[in-house]
Amino acid sequence: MLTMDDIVREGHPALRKVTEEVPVPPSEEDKNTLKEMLEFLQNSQDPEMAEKYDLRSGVGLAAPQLGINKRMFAVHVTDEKDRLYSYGLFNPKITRHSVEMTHLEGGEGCLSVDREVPGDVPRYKRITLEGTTLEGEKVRLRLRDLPAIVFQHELDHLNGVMFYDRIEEEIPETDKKDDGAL
Ligand SMILES: O=C(O)C[C@@H](Cc1ccccc1)[C@H](O)SCc1ccccc1
Ligand code: NI
Repeated sequence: MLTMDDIVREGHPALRKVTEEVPVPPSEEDKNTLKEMLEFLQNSQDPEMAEKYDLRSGVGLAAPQLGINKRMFAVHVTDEKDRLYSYGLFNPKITRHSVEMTHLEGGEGCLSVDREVPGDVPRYKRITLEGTTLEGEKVRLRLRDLPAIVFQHELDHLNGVMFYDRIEEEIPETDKKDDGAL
């Protein structure tokens, strides 16, 4: 099983690479790796497993965070209506997105970043994302709010982008308007 020791930290070159498409149908090796990534997320959200193996809770994990230069990530997140989005995806891409933006209240974190980085990370509020599942099926997902934020965070990892790259400069107090926070 994967643990925090398998996750590379900021400064590792793998986190700044634009990753390579995965040949589909995916190989057994790639499927097993992606299954392990999904299992890591499930374990990290299980209090007993997280304590036993010292796992940081995660809702997403991308291959570059394991030093693997492949376009694949896992997401295991529940939305505000308690709907579970649990996917291992190969070659994901955003095909449509809203003009409307959102951000995670309190900012974002990253399993590859061992420090707090304050600031709003602007994300599309709604996205349509396509990819290939662990079962080798093409899938089109329409996502909004937290699940959409998570998928965008993971897709950024496949393009060598870290969440703090997107944090905008502070707006002077007098110019602030309602910021549409989630
Ligand atoms: O490092 C990663 O990619 C996993 C991140 C993904 C993530 C962070 C912030 C916003 C969206 C996605 C970890 O899941 S950080 C821990 C976490 C847990 C619950 C909600 C948000 C972040
Ligand atoms: Ni991250």
